[in-house]
Amino acid sequence: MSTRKASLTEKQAKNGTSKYVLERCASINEYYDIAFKVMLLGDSAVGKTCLLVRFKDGAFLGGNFIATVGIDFRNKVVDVDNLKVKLQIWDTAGQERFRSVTHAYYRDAQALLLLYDITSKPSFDNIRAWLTEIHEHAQKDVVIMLLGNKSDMAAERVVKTEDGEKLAKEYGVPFMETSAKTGVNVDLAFHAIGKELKHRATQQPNEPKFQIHDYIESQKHKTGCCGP
Ligand SMILES: Nc1nc2c(ncn2[C@@H]2O[C@H](COP(=O)(O)OP(=O)(O)OP(=O)(O)O)[C@@H](O)[C@H]2O)c(=O)[nH]1
Repeated sequence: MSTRKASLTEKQAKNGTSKYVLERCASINEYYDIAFKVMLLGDSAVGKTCLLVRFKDGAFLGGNFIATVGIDFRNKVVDVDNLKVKLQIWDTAGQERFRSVTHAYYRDAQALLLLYDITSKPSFDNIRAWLTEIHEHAQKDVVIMLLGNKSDMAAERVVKTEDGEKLAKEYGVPFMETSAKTGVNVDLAFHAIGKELKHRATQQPNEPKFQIHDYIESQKHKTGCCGP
């Protein structure tokens, strides 16, 4: 068992969602048409593991925080325009001391979800450093999305939505606020990434380019997403 797998299982066991290993084995044989590697990045405790568990299992890892050790992945197949798109999602350790381990995984990732915590100014301020690191280690055409997580914690908010939007605009990346606790925007974030990657991989020359920003905006309005 890898160090990271043990860590994720440990997190889930502690929070009563320990069916992880069985589910993971079952999902290995799940049918798909096309697969992509997606990585979750951001400071320690911003909610990367919780976001992944919410998307994969629809559950929230509340309780004591257990930091991720190293790296591990989980698969989820999503339907995109009648195609089965497998997202292989890598959950990385946010702590500085694991940075050299995670760098090695950047290069073949097709998409990166970069998280900060809306209740932590340092985690937001570090986003520029993360983006510099990404530009050093990731593929030039990698899809990047900025996520302000823990949007349910309105009373503790220290990073305004507009500041997240402004930063994302400056770097030309899509942005949304998510909550791994309530599930707000979690599916939308991964589906938008799946759609963008699928379109990039299968697009015909005469087809209009998929506009991820427009897609996110239209879906947000449809689901009335943006409350906590
Ligand atoms: N209220 C609230 N708490 C959250 C949310 N997401 C994560 N948390 C909590 O924040 C803490 C850190 O979550 P993790 O998912 O373990 O953080 P991480 O980014 O994976 O941290 P590292 O493994 O150290 O990189 C835990 O106590 C979670 O319960 C959220 O959306 N809302």
